[in-house]
Amino acid sequence: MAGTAASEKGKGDLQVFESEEDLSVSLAKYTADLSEKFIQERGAFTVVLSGGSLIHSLRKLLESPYLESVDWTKWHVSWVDERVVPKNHEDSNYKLAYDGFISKVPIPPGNIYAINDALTAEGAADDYEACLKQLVNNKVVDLSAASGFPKFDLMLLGMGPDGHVASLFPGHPLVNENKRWVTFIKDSPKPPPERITYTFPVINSSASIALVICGSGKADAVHRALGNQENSDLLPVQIVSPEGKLTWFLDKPAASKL
Ligand SMILES: O=C(O)[C@H](O)[C@@H](O)[C@H](O)[C@H](O)COP(=O)(O)O
Repeated sequence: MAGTAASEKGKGDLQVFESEEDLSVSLAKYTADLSEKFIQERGAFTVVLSGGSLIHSLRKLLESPYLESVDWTKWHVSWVDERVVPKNHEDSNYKLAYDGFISKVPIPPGNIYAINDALTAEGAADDYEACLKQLVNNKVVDLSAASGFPKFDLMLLGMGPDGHVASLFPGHPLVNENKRWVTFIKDSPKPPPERITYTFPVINSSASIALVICGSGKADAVHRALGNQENSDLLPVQIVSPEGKLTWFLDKPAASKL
């Protein structure tokens, strides 16, 4: 089970699990509880997914009691980042989430916001931002009074071994983007190279963020983010600092250098 501790220096709540299996059990309860809270408060639940291993870690939500108890019809799902490939391509984050999660729950198809895969990276980012503006205008997605950027109810973020989140990579100028809601990258160090991504002002306006990180390959970046040494070059994961609540879900190997 989890060793739970509030981490120092306002870095959020840190939860370390014996295994990825235990982590996925807790992540399901956390997500279902937030779903209930936000649907009660605002009649909708706006969820942002990343790609990668996160989707597998959401599997317990597909089981009892959550499969029946979650009001899936109120979910609105978008992606924090997406690869600019056709939706049926093996590299598509939409395909990964659709095959492993979305196709197994009754979220209305109109509430799933995939990118327009007929466009260039630049065009797809503009189009996704326009879609997000419409969701804000329709009051499906809140607008943060503090930042003026969209405020999602929950972002479920993974982290790469280099400390990247979304498609915001260490040392890349996109990390500093502070005007756009959605932007694009054509030289991603992690393949495929062309992607779109929410920007940090959007990520950091969220009401809640779960950083879901498993495996020893992530231990160095976790140590750099949560350890005590000062470092002037912040990894993207260290820039994650939501208006609301940040919760780290780590398995033991990912937390092994703390
Ligand atoms: O498109 C992507 O690559 C993902 O959206 C990305 O942001 C992911 O969350 C991290 O790279 C971690 O991926 P893993 O959990 O598979 O390491």
